[in-house]
Amino acid sequence: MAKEYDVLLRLMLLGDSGVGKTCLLWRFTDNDFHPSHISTVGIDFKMKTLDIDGIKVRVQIWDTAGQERYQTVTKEYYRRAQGILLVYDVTNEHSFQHIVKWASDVDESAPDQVKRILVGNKCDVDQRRRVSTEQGNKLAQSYGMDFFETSAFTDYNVKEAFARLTQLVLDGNRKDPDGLWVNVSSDLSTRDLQQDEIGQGVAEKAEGVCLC
Ligand SMILES: Nc1nc2c(ncn2[C@@H]2O[C@H](COP(=O)(O)OP(=O)(O)OP(=O)(O)O)[C@@H](O)[C@H]2O)c(=O)[nH]1
Repeated sequence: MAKEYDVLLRLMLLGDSGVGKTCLLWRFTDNDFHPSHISTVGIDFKMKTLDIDGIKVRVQIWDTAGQERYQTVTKEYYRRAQGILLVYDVTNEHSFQHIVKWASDVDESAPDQVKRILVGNKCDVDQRRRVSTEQGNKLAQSYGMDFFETSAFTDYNVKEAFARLTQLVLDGNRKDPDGLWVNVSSDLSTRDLQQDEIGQGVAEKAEGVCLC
């Protein structure tokens, strides 16, 4: 059977409830946008294959619930992540301040080699913006992270953010062959992979309140 991809990487979306993690994921994988807020329960994932420098990279992207009550469950998955998008909402100052807490959780529970980027989502909503681009840049710099402002609604910078994080993970593992690089045999299908992950407990979605 033809090899479908060369490597498999695991990325994870973290951030407060409602910042747009699921929307970013849907925009990236399905080029779709959902205006209603359907709160993630626990953890969910989607897959996408990227071509980076001629390498077919299958990215498995874990979408975590932002709600506090699921954090014991979602923290269990941090240690398996190779790249993390820390997401806040530019119209919600609290979600920005809370990045410090998410970053500290990552330090505590994710592997030391994990790559992180900072994402300020909903930059299409100009009139309700509460966090400036400069504030985002400054915070990212203080953590030594790359920074992207995105809009899942208008599809601004979404692919760029995911591609950059994937590139960082690839680069990190080129320098460190004993790192988290996951080679995938040609006969491991996505379905096998999904079944494997579902067996470990993938959550459902629950109807929530529309925040738009
Ligand atoms: N204007 C605008 N709205 C957005 C954007 N991204 C998400 N939203 C809206 O924000 C709300 C929450 O989005 P979700 O993707 O469900 O948020 P989440 O971070 O996954 O939330 P939890 O699953 O509860 O952690 C929804 O009503 C989305 O339509 C964006 O880029 N621009």
